[in-house]
Amino acid sequence: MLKRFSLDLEGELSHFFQIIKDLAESTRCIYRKNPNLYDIPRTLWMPTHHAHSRIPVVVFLYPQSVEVTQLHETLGIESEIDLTIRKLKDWAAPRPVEKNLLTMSDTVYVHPEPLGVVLIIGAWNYPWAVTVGPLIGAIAAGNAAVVKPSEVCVHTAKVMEDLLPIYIDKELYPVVTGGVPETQELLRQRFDHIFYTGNSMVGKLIMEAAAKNLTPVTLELGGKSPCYIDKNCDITIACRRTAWGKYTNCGQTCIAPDYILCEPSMQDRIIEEIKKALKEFYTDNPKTCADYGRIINQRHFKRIMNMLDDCTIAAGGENDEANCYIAPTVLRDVKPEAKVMQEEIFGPLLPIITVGGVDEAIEFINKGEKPLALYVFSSDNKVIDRIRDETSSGGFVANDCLVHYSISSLPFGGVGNSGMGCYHGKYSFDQLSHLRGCLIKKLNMEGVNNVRYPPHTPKKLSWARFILLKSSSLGWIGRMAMLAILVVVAAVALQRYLH
Ligand SMILES: NC(=O)c1ccc[n+]([C@@H]2O[C@H](COP(=O)([O-])OP(=O)(O)OC[C@H]3O[C@@H](n4cnc5c(N)ncnc54)[C@H](O)[C@@H]3O)[C@@H](O)[C@H]2O)c1
Ligand SMILES: CC(C)=CCC/C(C)=C/CC/C(C)=C/C=O
Repeated sequence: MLKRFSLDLEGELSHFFQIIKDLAESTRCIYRKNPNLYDIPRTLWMPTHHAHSRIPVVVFLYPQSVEVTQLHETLGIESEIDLTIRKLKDWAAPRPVEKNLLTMSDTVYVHPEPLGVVLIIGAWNYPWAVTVGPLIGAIAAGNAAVVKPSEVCVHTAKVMEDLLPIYIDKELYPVVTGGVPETQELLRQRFDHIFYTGNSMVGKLIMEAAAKNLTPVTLELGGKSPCYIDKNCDITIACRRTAWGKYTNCGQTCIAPDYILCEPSMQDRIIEEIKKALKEFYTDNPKTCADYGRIINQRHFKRIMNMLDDCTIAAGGENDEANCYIAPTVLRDVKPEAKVMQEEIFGPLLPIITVGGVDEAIEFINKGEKPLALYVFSSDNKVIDRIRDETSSGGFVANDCLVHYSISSLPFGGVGNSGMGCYHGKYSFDQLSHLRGCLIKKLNMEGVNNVRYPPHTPKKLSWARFILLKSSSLGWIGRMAMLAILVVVAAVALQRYLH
């Protein structure tokens, strides 16, 4: 607590930077030696020793290539750390604010201060991004933090537990591993903030536990993110971008487009274009393609396969339970009542639902919970603006998918059922700080205060009304002139009072 003033936070963040660089380097080394590692279940991590370094590094063996892992996960963390180190002094500095006439000669500012101890509960799908991502903000804001990686990515959790203490202060940033009972035990403790990433159902339990101590929460949840493809757009490009957004990490991405909405006449064309993109990205056999992933475990494999029961497969559908493999799959003419439309898919199934046009698409979207992301492909700005203005979602992207995640100057977070609070860049710093409003007065100019002291009179009230309500429209010069008048009035009042 209050570490910002006593420790070298930039140094702490630089150590952190080193972990991420070592992780990236170790994937490169290992993958070069074992180019077929993609068939090892995702997120198998093993601590080892880098041959050319005294720093213990880890081998992380994804079922997909090193390039995919770095592009989708570690690059984003590197850029967040780099930005935070560069901007921390500015973010942590007092922020002067506008004053009113009564406080014209005072010092008024926002002073960000640490909250205390933050509990960070991560999810498994991008285990480093959603766990150390918030930790970067927690450290920068001067907090201590307890880090609880997801037990579902069992190997990553182990590596995090082994590695983090080597690089950063283990007293201030301990890692606690374990499953639901351990998380529940943590939730019985009192924290100053809880930062949770995961599904909305557990999000409610987190909020309930936090409420007992009035602990504020950030909930980074999920949901069904719609993707409307308008008839007025380049369908080839729209489908390539949508296919990338959907099948990256096998659809196990919080902001993946969950389903497509389009007019009936476009459905066949969209299916053909997505098939073309899939062939280009993952070859004719995605199962042997190093850039296509696997489902995290068999429980999720079964959950996803179950959704196919009442659907028509237009592409893909091949699967292999033993290897947690589900091919990139497109579903046609999906009914809103179908199983696949009842919950977030979080897997490589892409349902197409036909609607009469943009009005019906908006109506459909608004019937559901507010999603984490909303995508629209159109060459018509009016369509883009209408969908943005007549719906609500955590983030909104026109003519692409996922990329808003990579812009640190945008707040990343949900709304309604997809979460509360936001992070990335300065938003992480602010989210995990208390923005303390400060007013520093001097003990002179007491006469100015007469308008607020008893005995209250109509004249004093009309002065107060003018000072507090009207003076803001005077502009800087006007306000300075008013201040001068007030000082004179106050001096006269004070003279009268003293004699
Ligand atoms: N908004 C985002 O940034 C973001 C990022 C990643 C994932 N997600 C969402 O997360 C979901 C997938 O993650 P998940 O929920 O399967 O992850 P998960 O199963 O790893 O659970 C997340 C965390 O919650 C804890 N947990 C689970 N059950 C609990 C309980 N009953 N009580 C207390 N703690 C409990 C786990 O220990 C874990 O650390 C999807 O909905 C996805 O959209 C959101
Ligand atoms: C490579 C670019 C431009 C963006 C990365 C997009 C991506 C894969 C985002 C995933 C973000 C994330 C941690 C989602 C959580 O589920």
